[in-house]
Amino acid sequence: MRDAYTVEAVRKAEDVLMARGPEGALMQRAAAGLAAVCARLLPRVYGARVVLLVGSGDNGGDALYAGARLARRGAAVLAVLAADRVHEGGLAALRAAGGRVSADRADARAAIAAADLVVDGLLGIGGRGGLREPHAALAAHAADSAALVVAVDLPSGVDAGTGAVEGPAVRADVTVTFGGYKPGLLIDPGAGRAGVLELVDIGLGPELPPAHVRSPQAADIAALLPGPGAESDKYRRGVLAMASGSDRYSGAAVLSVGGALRGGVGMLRYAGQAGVVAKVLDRWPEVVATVLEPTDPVAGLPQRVAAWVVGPGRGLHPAAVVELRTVLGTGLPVLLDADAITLLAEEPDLVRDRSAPTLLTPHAGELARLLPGVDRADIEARRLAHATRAAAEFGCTVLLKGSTTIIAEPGRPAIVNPTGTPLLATAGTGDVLAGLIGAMLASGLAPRDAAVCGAYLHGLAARLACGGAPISASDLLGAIPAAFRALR
Ligand SMILES: NC(=O)C1=CN([C@@H]2O[C@H](COP(=O)(O)OP(=O)(O)OC[C@H]3O[C@@H](n4cnc5c(N)ncnc54)[C@H](O)[C@@H]3O)[C@@H](O)[C@H]2O)[C@@H](O)CC1
Ligand SMILES: Nc1ncnc2c1ncn2[C@@H]1O[C@H](COP(=O)(O)OP(=O)(O)O)[C@@H](O)[C@H]1O
Ligand SMILES: [K+]
Repeated sequence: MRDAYTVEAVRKAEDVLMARGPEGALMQRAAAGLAAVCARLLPRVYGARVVLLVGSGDNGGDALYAGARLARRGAAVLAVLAADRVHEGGLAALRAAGGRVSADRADARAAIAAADLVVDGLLGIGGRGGLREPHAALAAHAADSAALVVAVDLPSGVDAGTGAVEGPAVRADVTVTFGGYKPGLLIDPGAGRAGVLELVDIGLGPELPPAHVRSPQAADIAALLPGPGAESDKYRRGVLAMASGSDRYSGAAVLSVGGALRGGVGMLRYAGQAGVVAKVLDRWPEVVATVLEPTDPVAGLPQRVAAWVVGPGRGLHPAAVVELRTVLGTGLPVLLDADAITLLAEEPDLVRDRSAPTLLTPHAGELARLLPGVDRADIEARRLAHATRAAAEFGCTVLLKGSTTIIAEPGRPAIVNPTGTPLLATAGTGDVLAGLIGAMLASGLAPRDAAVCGAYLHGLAARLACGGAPISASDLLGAIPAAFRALR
């Protein structure tokens, strides 16, 4: 797991350690770790051209002390000062090691253009809002340069707590972060600015509270995933019921059913209109299907199942409303996606009053329907806050899709999925996800774990499907087995 902490938690832990140890010790640990990563990234430290972008706070101090270490190993280090006052000890250390200092704009621009490495020490966890001048101009020069950009603690201009980017911000190739990850390094748009993450241990661990946000790695998923054992049979592996697709949107049924089958469901019981049942059986003959009567849409719904998936391509007609109420009236785990979420916005108490496990999987537009007064752009800019709020308001698990999928549940740290990729931004991939998570729910995983495993495999499958080339939702289905294999 990658564990991320709020800025307040990091500062509190730092205060405890600083009160205990010699002055400046933490910054020295941070600077030593930062310099070591920089040295590793450079083909040769001796003679390398290094430019430090130095802001007024301790983030600039880290950069200066690290720069001094590189200068002592023979790098040509120039500190570009973005403020009148910068960390005095760091500045003295850099000068003593033979580093140069400049506050001249033209000088800075030329040096950044010619640099091998730019170290972004403009702002760390003390940054607020987008970069002001001259910080913004320096960030723009770094973006224009061919130099490798290493951010100190986090890319300047990214909000450490949320990943929000309100204006200009540094785009780093590598971010060297201290003591613990920050949520803004794991959540877009901030995550997209951070590049590869390197964590430097400065001894905060014992003083940190439980994580605010967690990001699972391959081993965490492998440990959670259910697998068939010698005792398994199709019922014990989990029977999933699906109410997805319609005669109009039959593809949603075919894709969501496919996601569940590839996800390892023991048996899949599908119910729908006659035309869509025929298409599902044509593609997936292993499905046990029921044709629902238009006059009584709930009479034929599957019984004796372990979990339900409702919604993808199902429609918003009155029969879909009756069906949704019926499924939510059971005591079974239920995943609601797409049209079911739109319907839920009209009758939110269907979930609020429910005590059985419930998982909502909205994209930003669907979540906006559930949270009156919030629009899609707000949600995309502050994904963590909105997913967390929705989970609290509905008293259930919420998986917010899109760039950085977030899984929130009341009283638990939020989870961010690390495998997502914009390759997934194509029609039908959400249907596959609903099925994949449904299979995990039917196997007995709790909604949060089911969502975490499903989202991880989904992103991994997208990356593996066509070797990074564009994919269709059908390609994604085909790559799910490879994603499972990659975790073994
Ligand atoms: N506290 C500690 O013990 C440690 C702190 N460390 C470093 O210290 C950093 C935090 O240092 P600080 O609290 O001094 O804060 P920062 O260095 O992050 O920056 C705060 C300064 O930037 C200015 N500023 C804020 N937003 C701005 C914006 N949008 N545009 C331009 N200027 C802006 C503020 O006026 C303030 O002076 C961490 O990120 C980390 O790099 C590390 O050395 C490890 C130990
Ligand atoms: N920019 C993006 N980066 C990463 N993943 C994305 C991006 N855009 C969409 N996705 C993912 O693609 C899937 C799309 O789901 P959804 O919006 O429900 O589409 P559909 O209804 O067409 O299936 C989700 O898993 C979502 O997280
Ligand atoms: K920084």
